Amino acid sequence: MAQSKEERILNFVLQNAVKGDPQSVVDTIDKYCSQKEWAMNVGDEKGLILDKILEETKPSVLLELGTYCGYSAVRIARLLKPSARLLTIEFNPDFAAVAKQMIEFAGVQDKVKILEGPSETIIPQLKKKHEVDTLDFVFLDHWKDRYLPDTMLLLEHGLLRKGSVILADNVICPGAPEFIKYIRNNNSFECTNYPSHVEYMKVKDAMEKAVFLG
Ligand SMILES: O=C(NCCO)c1cc(-c2ccc(F)cc2)cc(O)c1O
Ligand SMILES: [Mg+2]
Repeated sequence: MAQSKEERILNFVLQNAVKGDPQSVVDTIDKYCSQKEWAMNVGDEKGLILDKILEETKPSVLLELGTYCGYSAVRIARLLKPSARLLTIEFNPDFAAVAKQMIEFAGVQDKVKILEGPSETIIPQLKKKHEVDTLDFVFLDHWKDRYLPDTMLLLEHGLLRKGSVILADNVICPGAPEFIKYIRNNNSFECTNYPSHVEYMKVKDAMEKAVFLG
């Protein structure tokens, strides 16, 4: 079977990055995807914004929607305190298989758990099946038309608390207009926009931070 792009990215990491060194895994993916094949990792420019918001928030319980190859899971996990935990949901089984190997190679598997399946099924299970009380940090990077319904699900299932941070990728390109319209007009959220560019491109993009006010 011909290799997928995601398998090619993983193999480049396995052959060129330093095992157990998450920064080298992040840098090696960025090198491959900027020089050889574009891929939808959050990338280094938006990644630095993600880093800064994580360092300000210091979260203990995190949820990511859209694991893909595991780039942002590794990027996030490398900054977490030892007791912090990241749950990351991926619908596509082939992506989840690549991400599992990427996360293990980076050595962050003790902090990261991949939950394979549809977010609308897994989010309602987080409290009882995955021992979550509330989430300190949520990174939205999955199907853009799921950002709003999944944010509503998080609220409906009492998964956000005063101060919970939601960070959404791609609010310009590909865009998440319904999510942006809702979150900026909801007085229970304090929103901040972070202009940037699509990963590895000159095309304008942005991230949106929404802090839940309770
Ligand atoms: O679809 C995306 N993610 C969900 C995957 O299940 C996604 C797409 C793009 C993108 C694509 C095509 C283009 F032309 C520009 C941007 C970028 C991203 O960062 C993304 O996260
Ligand atoms: Mg994205």
